[in-house]
Amino acid sequence: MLFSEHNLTLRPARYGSIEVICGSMFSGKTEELIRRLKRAQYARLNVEIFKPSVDKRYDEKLVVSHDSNSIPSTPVENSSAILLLSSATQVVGIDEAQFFDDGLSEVCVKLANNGIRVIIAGLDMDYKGQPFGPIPSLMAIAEHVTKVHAVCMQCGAPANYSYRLIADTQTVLLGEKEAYEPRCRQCYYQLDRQND
Ligand SMILES: Nc1ncnc2c1ncn2[C@@H]1O[C@H](COP(=O)(O)OP(=O)(O)O)[C@@H](O)[C@H]1O
Ligand SMILES: Cc1cn([C@H]2C[C@H](O)[C@@H](COP(=O)(O)O)O2)c(=O)[nH]c1=O
Ligand SMILES: [Zn+2]
Repeated sequence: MLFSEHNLTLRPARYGSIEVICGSMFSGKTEELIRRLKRAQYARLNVEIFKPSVDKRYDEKLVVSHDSNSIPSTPVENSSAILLLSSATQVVGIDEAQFFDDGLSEVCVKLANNGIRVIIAGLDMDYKGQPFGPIPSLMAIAEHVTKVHAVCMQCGAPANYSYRLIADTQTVLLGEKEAYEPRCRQCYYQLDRQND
């Protein structure tokens, strides 16, 4: 079945589910997460939003998109804290999930099995084009996976890679446009364009 929030509202409330929103940097993951969470708040559902405390780029306690949309959140050190803080919740949102430990999948399964709608946003690939943290496992166990795309900064095509502009080989390197640009496959791998 295609993803539709309409189908979610048709479910009996005792069933939870896992949704993953993934893609490159600047692809609109956070905007889509905020959109789904605000709609849940309009429906008067009890919503809790978490992000890893390591991500302090825009604001310590807000989830903020590159377009300055925001929603209050709770920064947490690890995935087990999400379980502890979600007991009275109907919808759980998690941003920057690539930075969480591998226990995040088990936490999300427990939440969903307890009837909670879990919505996760995160990078599916790191700057090397490799699967990033717990996101690939979460994609495997999720009911719904939405892959969003940025615009390639080199050619304007849909972009699914995050190209690192600075010479630093650590996997985790917080940053914005000074450090990364979204690119399509051709531009990321600098493939030959002569057959275009
Ligand atoms: N190259 C780009 N492609 C698409 N959006 C971009 C680009 N550069 C900046 N943006 C901005 O980023 C916003 C998406 O931000 P956000 O939801 O925070 O993305 P993500 O969480 O995937 O990094 C877009 O609405 C747009 O305003
Ligand atoms: C590709 C890549 C990214 N990061 C960092 C850079 C940003 O701080 C976040 C991603 O933020 P966004 O909301 O998806 O734009 O992750 C990193 O640490 N390592 C990487 O390889
Ligand atoms: Zn391109």
